[in-house]
Amino acid sequence: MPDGVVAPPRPVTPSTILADELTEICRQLEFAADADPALVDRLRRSRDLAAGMDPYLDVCTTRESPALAELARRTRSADWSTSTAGTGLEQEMLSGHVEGQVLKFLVHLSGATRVLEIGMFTGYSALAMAEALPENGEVLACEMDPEVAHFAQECFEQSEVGRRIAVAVGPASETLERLAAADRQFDLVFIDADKPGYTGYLQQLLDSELLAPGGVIAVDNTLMQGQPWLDDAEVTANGSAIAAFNAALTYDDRIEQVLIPLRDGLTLIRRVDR
Ligand SMILES: C[S@@+](CC[C@H](N)C(=O)[O-])C[C@H]1O[C@@H](n2cnc3c(N)ncnc32)[C@H](O)[C@@H]1O
Repeated sequence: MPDGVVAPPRPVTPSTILADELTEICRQLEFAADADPALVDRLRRSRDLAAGMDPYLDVCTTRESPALAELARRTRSADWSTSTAGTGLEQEMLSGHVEGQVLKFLVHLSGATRVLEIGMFTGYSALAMAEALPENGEVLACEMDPEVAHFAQECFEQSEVGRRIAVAVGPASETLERLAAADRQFDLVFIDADKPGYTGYLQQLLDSELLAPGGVIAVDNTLMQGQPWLDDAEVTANGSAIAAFNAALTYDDRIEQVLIPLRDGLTLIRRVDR
């Protein structure tokens, strides 16, 4: 990739991976002399069905604010491969337009004033949720990596509602322990950090008073690129962590949950035992 040219995001959701696969199969079939033209046509239609969905969701969803657009632009322009920030950071981590609008909607619907985010990255979802809060509302965003936290804070400073976001730098499990000890409570919690940590974060929330009565927990990447249900997929540590997390939810009588196939999967959880 020449200097200054930013690579487009990789496909990291089941629908974009499917669209990518179908595009490649169609491309190969176009060179196959003996391919059945009717079958190629059906494949093209399947490709268009898969590839067209996300752009259509984008145009049908309320536009993001200029501050969110600028934060997304800065995130895409940064070269994460040479960043001295924590290893494994990449532009694909950013939740983005449609999921950001869903999170804003959740804040409005739930009437939340106290939001906890576990895994902030460059701050797209934190800023989206802050935009939906009332003037006295707050997002407390946990982020392990000090450099990416600094990047996010610079973006928050340039936005109108950035003052509603407080950042806690360090391992989220330790931050949660401190918050629980300080009797803090949250109406909405968004979990989007290290996938092997998900089960622990949920237990910390359910074993403490951190989740306010009637509170909602939203959990990102619960489809994990299809790994939990694809037998032949190369299952990564994240894939098995999400498969175990999803399975554990179905046995937990304290909660009710629904997995929404938005991007890489968004699970909504509420307590039913209190
Ligand atoms: C998927 S990104 C978050 C994306 C963000 N919510 C958004 O929508 O743009 C995950 C973030 O979690 C952070 N993270 C990973 N492990 C963590 C931990 N143990 N405690 C706190 N943050 C962690 C990573 O540094 C990364 O920035």
